[in-house]
Amino acid sequence: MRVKICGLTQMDQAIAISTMGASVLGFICVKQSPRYIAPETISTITEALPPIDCFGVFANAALAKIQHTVVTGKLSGVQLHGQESPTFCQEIRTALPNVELIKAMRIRQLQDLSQVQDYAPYVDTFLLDAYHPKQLGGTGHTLDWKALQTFRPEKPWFLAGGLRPDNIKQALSLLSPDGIDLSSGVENTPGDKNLDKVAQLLRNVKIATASKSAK
Ligand SMILES: O=C(O)c1ccccc1N[C@@H]1O[C@H](COP(=O)(O)O)[C@@H](O)[C@H]1O
Repeated sequence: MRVKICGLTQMDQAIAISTMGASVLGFICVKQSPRYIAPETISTITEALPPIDCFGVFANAALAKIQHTVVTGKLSGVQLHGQESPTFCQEIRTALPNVELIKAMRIRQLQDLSQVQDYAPYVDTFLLDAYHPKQLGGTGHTLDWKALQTFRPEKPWFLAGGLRPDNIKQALSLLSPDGIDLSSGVENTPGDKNLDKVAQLLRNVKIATASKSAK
């Protein structure tokens, strides 16, 4: 189970979270977000980290901007969180062949899940987040976990959207994603992570996965 902690803006917190047991860190490259971080600042953080996957999160950004941020920020992955088309994903795949590509799908209704098959040939991983009419992400809104129980994509997938230390056990009792992704559920204010909440989250993930494998 991969655990992605997203929306980092502070180096000391990024270092602490990467040594606590998270497997992926996310940096928000969307200027409208209160968690936005510039490519040069990402670079000062990623250079100081122990080996860990580091993703840039983009929404409807141009290919050149994504390429520049990946190279400058020394990122291992790209998360596309907007309305990027399958063709655009194919272009990213060609331009950045060694970078893991996550396509986030913001799910408004169950039928939205059928889109994943159009993206599957071009992406490595899917991420499901809750739809919000005014915010692209980091909303704190949860998905209907029960309704996702039949979701079986042909690529690995992350569950996101409103996950917190106190609801992660319930989410993982209903679903078996390959990874989970949290932002607002483990922070004090946008971009300021709460390390006690991250520790509690990681403990609860261990408990949830151990109880599943015992069944
Ligand atoms: O966090 C943001 O500000 C953000 C902005 C634009 C696109 C995506 C963003 N974050 C993503 O939102 C989800 C879930 O967040 P939360 O746990 O519900 O707060 C996560 O995938 C982030 O990568």
